[in-house]
Amino acid sequence: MQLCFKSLPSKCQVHPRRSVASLSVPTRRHPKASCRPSRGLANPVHPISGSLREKNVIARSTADNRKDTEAKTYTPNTVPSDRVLSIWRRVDAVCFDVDCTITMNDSLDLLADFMGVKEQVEELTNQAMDGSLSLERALEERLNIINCSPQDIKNFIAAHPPSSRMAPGIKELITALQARGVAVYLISGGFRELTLPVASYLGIPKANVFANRMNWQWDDETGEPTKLVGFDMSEPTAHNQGKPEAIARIRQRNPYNTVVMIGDGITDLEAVQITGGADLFIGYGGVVERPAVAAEAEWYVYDYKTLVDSLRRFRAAMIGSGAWACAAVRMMAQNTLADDPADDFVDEIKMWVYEEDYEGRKLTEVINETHVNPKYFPGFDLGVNVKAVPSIVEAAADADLIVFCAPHQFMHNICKQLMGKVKPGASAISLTKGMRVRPEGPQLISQMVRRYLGIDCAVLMGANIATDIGREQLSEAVIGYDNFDAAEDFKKLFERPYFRVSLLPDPVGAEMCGTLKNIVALGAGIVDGLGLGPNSKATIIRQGLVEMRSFSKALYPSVRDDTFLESCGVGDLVATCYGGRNRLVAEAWTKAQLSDNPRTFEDLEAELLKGQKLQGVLTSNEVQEILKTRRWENNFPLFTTINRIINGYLPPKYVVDYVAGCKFEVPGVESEEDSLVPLRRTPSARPAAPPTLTPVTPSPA
Ligand SMILES: NC(=O)C1=CN([C@@H]2O[C@H](COP(=O)(O)OP(=O)(O)OC[C@H]3O[C@@H](n4cnc5c(N)ncnc54)[C@H](O)[C@@H]3O)[C@@H](O)[C@H]2O)C=CC1
Ligand SMILES: O=C(CO)COP(=O)(O)O
Repeated sequence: MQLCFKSLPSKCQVHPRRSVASLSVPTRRHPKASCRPSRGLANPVHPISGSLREKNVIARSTADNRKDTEAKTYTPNTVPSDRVLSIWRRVDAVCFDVDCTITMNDSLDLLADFMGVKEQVEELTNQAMDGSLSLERALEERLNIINCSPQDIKNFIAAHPPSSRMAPGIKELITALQARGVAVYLISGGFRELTLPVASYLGIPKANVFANRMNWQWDDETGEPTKLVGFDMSEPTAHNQGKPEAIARIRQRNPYNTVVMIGDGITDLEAVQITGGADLFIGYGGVVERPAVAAEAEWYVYDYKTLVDSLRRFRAAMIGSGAWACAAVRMMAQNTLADDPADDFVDEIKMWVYEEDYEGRKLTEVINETHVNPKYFPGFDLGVNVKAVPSIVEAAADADLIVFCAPHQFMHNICKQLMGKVKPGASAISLTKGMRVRPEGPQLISQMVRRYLGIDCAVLMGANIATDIGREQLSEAVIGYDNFDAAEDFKKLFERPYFRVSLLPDPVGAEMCGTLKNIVALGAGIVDGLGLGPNSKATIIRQGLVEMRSFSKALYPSVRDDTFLESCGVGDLVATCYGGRNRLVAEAWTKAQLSDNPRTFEDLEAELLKGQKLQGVLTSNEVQEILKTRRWENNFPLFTTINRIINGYLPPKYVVDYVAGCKFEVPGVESEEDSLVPLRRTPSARPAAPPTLTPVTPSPA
C-alpha cells in the first residue's frame, strides 16, 4: 500500500482526531486472514496501519467511499470473465503490492510499533490525513520519528521474520508463476530495507523489488551506516501514482506483453487506470477487504488458491469409456493429479460414459463409486479424479483438451451432438481407429472432428493394447499433429514412464496406419484360425504393411514413408496381429467357419468381447468401398481377399493365397457404378453353397 495524502479534495478530508471506529466502513478484515500476534503488538490487527488503510481509501476516492457507505453493499467480481482469465493465463509478469504478501499490515507501521513510537507516528499520520502533509513529507516525518538504526531493522526482522507473516498461499502462487516462466515483482510504498527480506523469502530477485530507499548517515571511521536521515525521493514509489510508474519502468526494461497487478489498495488499482501500467488488476481481499477496491476490480479474490487453480490452463475431458478410453484416461488422471511444477492441468477429468445398466445400477454411478469401469476395463483403478458423466455435452463443454476415444462407428453421432457445444479455443485429439466413407469420399475421424466442431484435432496412434497399458507395461505411441503447441500439451497429458510418446508431423499417415492395421489383424486372426505358423503370419503382416502404405499414399500423397516404421505403423500392426481383439475374433470366426457350427462376427464379438467393439470388419467394408469406387481392388490383393473372406465370398484359406483371391469375381455383387454400397454389411455365416469364383478382368488402378 502506498500512502497518498497530497491534494485532498476538501470534502473528503478526515478529522485528525476521528477514531478508526468512528470512520465509515471502508475496510473489513477478512475472517480467514491469519494474524499472528507478535512482540510489541497488543492487538493482532495493527491499529495504526489499520487506520491508515481506512483513511487512505477515503482520501483517495471520495466517490468510492460515498458509494461504499451509502450503498452499504457491493458485489465483488469473484468470477473472472473470459477476457480476464485469458489475460491471467498468458501473463508474463505479475506485480504484487507487498502488503498482499503478508498477513500483518504495512511493515513501516510494524516497525514504528517495534520502536515504541506507535502513537507519535499515528498522530503524524492523522495530520497527513488532514491533507496538510504530502506523501513525501509524511514518509519523511514518520521516518524521523521512527529514527531506527540499521541494527534496529535487523532486530525488527528477527522479531518478525517474513516466514511468520506470509499471506496464506502466496508462496505457492509465486512458485507456480515462476515455474511457468512468469516474472514476479514486489512493489511497495514502504521501504526497501523492510521489503527485501520478504522478497528473499518468496524467492523474488532484489532487482524485481520497487520500494523507497532509506538514506543513511555513514560513519567515516567504520564505513557503516549509522543514522537514518531520510529517504531517496527518486524512486517512483515515493510519489503519487508510483505503482503505475514502476510498472511503466518494468515494461520499458522488459519485453512483456502482459503485466498483471495484484493488490488491495486504491493505489494498486491505479496500476490499470493509467496508460503504460498493468493490463489487469486483481484485487486481493484475503487480509484486508476494501469495498472501494473490491467494487472496481475486474476480478476480486479472497485466497491465492483461486489464482493458482485458474492458472492451470487445461481442463481435459475423455469422450468414450471403453477399454482403451479407460486405459488412456487412467494415464491422463495420473498426470493431471501429479504435482508437476508448472501444474498445467486441472486435476479432475470428466469422462463421458455411454450410459447403460451394469448389474442393475447405472454404469456411471458404479464408476464414480469404485473408480473402476467393471464392464469395459475391469480390475484397473482409473483414479479418484476421473468423474464419469452420462451427458456428453457436460463432459466436453468446459474442456480445453478433448480426447475422443469411441469406436469409430459412433463418432459421427458424437460429433453431431457436440456441434457448437465445445469451447472455441479447445484442442482435440482422436485415439479412435477407423474412418467414415461418404459418397464424396473417405473422412478420417480427426477430419470429422475438425469439420463438425471447428477445432484442431491431432491423433494419438500406436501399439497400445489397453490391458497391457493398464498393467503399466512399456508402450509407445505417436501424436500426429498439425498444431505443434497442442501436440506438446497432449504429450504432457499422456506421457508416463511406461508410455512413451513422440511427436510426428504426419497426422494423416498416423491415423491411416491405425485404421488400416485392423484389416490386416483380421487376416492374422484368419491365419491363426487356420492353424498356420509364424511364417504365414509374417507374410500377411508384411503384405499388409505394404498395402497400408500404398493405400494411404494413394489417398493422401503427402503421407510420409517413415510413418510406417513408427509405433503407429509397424509397431501397432505387430501388436494387433498378435494380441488384438480383431485377431482374436477373426481366429474364432475362422475356426467356426471350418467347423460344423459357423458363427457370425457379431455373435462372436458379443460373446468374446462382452460389449467391446470390433473395428476391423466395418473398416474392411469401408475401405473396400473406396477400392471398388476407384477400381483399385487388384492393387490391394490382401485387403480385397480379406474382405471377401469375412463376407463369406471366399473360404478362409485364401488369406495366404491373396493374389488369386482378389482375382475372383464375386457373383451378385453390385456393379462398379453402384460401388458405394458395401459388399455385404452383415457378415454371413458360412454361405449355403460354396461361392463360384471366376477371375475378374484386371482393372487399371
Ligand atoms: N482396446 C484397445 O486396446 C484399443 C482400442 N483402440 C481404439 O479405440 C477406439 C475405442 O475403443 P475402446 O475404448 O477399446 O472401446 P471398447 O470397444 O472397449 O468399448 C466400446 C465402447 O463403445 C460404447 N458404446 C456402445 N454403444 C455406443 C453408442 N451407441 N454410442 C456411443 N458409444 C457406444 C461403450 O459404452 C464402450 O465404451 C476404437 O477405435 C479402437 O480401435 C485403440 C488402441 C487400443
Ligand atoms: O489398436 C489396438 C492396439 O493398438 C487394439 O486393436 P484391437 O481392437 O484389435 O484390440
